[in-house]
Amino acid sequence: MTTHTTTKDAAPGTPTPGDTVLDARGVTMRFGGLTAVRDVDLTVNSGEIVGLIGPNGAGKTTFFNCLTGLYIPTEGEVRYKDRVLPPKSFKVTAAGIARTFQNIRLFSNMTVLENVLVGRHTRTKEGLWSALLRGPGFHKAEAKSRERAMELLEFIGLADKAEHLSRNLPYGEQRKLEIARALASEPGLLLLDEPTAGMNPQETRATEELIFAIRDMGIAILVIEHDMRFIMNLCDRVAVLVQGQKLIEGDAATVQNDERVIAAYLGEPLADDPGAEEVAEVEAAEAAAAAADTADAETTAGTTGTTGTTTDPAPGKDAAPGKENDR
Ligand SMILES: Nc1ncnc2c1ncn2[C@@H]1O[C@H](COP(=O)(O)OP(=O)(O)OP(=O)(O)O)[C@@H](O)[C@H]1O
Repeated sequence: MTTHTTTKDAAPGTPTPGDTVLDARGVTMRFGGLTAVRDVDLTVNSGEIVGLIGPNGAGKTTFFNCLTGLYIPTEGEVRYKDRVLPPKSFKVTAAGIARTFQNIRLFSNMTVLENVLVGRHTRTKEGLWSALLRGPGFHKAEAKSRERAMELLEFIGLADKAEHLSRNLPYGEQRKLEIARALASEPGLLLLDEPTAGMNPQETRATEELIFAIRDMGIAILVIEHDMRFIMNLCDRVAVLVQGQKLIEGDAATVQNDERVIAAYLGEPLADDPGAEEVAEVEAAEAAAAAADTADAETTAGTTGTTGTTTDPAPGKDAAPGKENDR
């Protein structure tokens, strides 16, 4: 990889943090009765790497989906560089926000280079007819795209594998390729959803360097991660979501030392087990129903002509509907 910066400090020449790139206000996302994200405000400034953490099911990916047009928030507004974002993901990409997904989404039968070229489509002006007729405009644009795609592959250290099928890359390189594809749309803000998931420590370290280098290119970054060491080392600011709400936001030290964050991650009911509350409710309801059944049976057995107590069934809990189209 041809990256140089390995620290939080931006390289000389990088825009200083200041201008707000992303401004999400009061974002709420409901799925039927479930509020996955509730009234979340978040800004990302130029030159910044911001982390979004929280236990499983806290609403992080849903929030990302609200930022990128995959979901239209039930309430709230998302602005990118002062403009309200259109509610369509390809328009959001064209506006300047790119993302990667939790699960790898490469075109496995396409080459490494072709995968990056796919990411350039929002930046090429050549239309369908031009592509079909393969006129001079098309060839020029194609050559330019290939050149840029190769630059990006050079940047992430995969130039020598440009012609390999993406499915033949090792896992860590596939994740890097996803980042290159996202960069191909020339974003001003890059959203990374668990970029180190499944990586070994060396790959994680390399990803950290890569993200610093992307920041040094002038791209602001918002990253979801579960790896605390990675996120605390990487980010200028960290926001913590718990049960859809922003619990706290601050620098790494502030967040790490916050008791509520410690509780959310280290053994209190929320830690790694956000469904515990629901499980406890269901168990209590089942126990109540069983107790009522026993009482019923005893009443029926012990008395004649007396109607048994009717017990409401366990309070119906709407199962959270399945995830939509980002997984
Ligand atoms: N399309 C959907 N329809 C219904 N419920 C959804 C949908 N997407 C997410 N949810 C629910 O919203 C809540 C938040 O999920 P989300 O995936 O955003 O959490 P997360 O913080 O990204 O979790 P993880 O760290 O496990 O990826 C969960 O209860 C989830 O089941």
